[in-house]
Amino acid sequence: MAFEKELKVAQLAVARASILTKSVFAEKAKGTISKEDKSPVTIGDYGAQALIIAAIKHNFPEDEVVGEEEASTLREQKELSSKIWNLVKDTKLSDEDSDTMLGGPLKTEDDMLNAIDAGNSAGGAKGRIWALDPIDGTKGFLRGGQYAVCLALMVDGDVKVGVLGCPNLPIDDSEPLKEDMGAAATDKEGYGVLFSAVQGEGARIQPLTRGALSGGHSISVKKVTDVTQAVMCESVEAGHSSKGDNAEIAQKLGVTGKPVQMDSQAKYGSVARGAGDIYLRLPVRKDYQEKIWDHAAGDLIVREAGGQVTDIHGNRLNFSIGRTLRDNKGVVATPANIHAQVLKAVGEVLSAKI
Ligand SMILES: Nc1ncnc2c1ncn2[C@@H]1O[C@H](COP(=O)(O)OS(=O)(=O)O)[C@@H](OP(=O)(O)O)[C@H]1O
Ligand SMILES: [Mg+2]
Ligand SMILES: [Mg+2]
Ligand SMILES: [Mg+2]
Repeated sequence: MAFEKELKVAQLAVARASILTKSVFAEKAKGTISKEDKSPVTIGDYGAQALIIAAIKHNFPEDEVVGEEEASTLREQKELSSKIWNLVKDTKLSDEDSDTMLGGPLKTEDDMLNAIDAGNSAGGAKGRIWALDPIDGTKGFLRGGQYAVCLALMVDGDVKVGVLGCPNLPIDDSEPLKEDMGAAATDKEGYGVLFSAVQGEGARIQPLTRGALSGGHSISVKKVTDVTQAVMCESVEAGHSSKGDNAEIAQKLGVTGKPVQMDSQAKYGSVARGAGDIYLRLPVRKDYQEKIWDHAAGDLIVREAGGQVTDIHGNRLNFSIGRTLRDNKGVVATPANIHAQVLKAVGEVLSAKI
């Protein structure tokens, strides 16, 4: 199997970081601050980024990482930094061999800050680069909804390995999607999954446990025979995807059900396992460039599960040009057999607006 060690390290690193995010999710005080672009970041985002980058650097010291967060604010705000350090130093997998594979605990607070800052790669088309979103859907995380810990390995700009930890999704693939699964789900028996894919080798799912990872089964998108019965997934945040356009496209396709709103790449995971069918992310602002860490793992997992993922113009997402997807606008992720039909409806609705 290709990328065997990379997959194992990514799965264990995401599982370990998810333990930290779950402990923050359960607390009222999440150490939230506002970034320059006004979006929120919490001690969970910083802690998860530190743990994952430390694990990558321990195993693959030459690899680069494009990570969402950076530590400059923490170097100024000592109190916040020490709160994160208290979480990071004590977070470990219960399976000792697995924890050792990740390099064991981080040694000092300074190591933690340096690990966070090692996510500063510019990305690009050459070499081995990981894309990391330590908490995708931070607003969902704060609201008590869905969120995901997302990690992908790109080689020469092409995604080879993708892993998504979704602590608040049900283990049962056939459980119908609901919007309010979040707060009640964390650490509840039957919740928490880890999606993974390796290019050319399909997509899999397994329970997200506290220790060694084992078991799991392969997943595939649902073959939709009647598009009017498709389940659509969309963002919760109106600022991230146009709900008005989504509704018009649904109407054009004759989709009868209401879209399920959920935060984060849990939407990609849900399409990949056939719990949802259509994920549309429709641009709200002309100037917004999607970030590679918001899509790299989900894109591979859906495609390996038999889905097709493009932008609203039908182009594949291009992860090889830096930290953003500046060549693409929006996302259309569906089972392969209905992609052309959905894309046509997207085109008709959006072109009428220009
Ligand atoms: N204007 C705009 N357009 C599109 N996307 C944006 C925009 N602003 C932010 N973001 C990114 O959205 C990420 C959250 O993804 P989702 O939309 O799937 O979740 S949500 O339902 O909106 O919370 C979120 O990721 P996180 O910051 O990791 O939560 C952002 O990177
Ligand atoms: Mg994100
Ligand atoms: Mg994030
Ligand atoms: Mg963010």
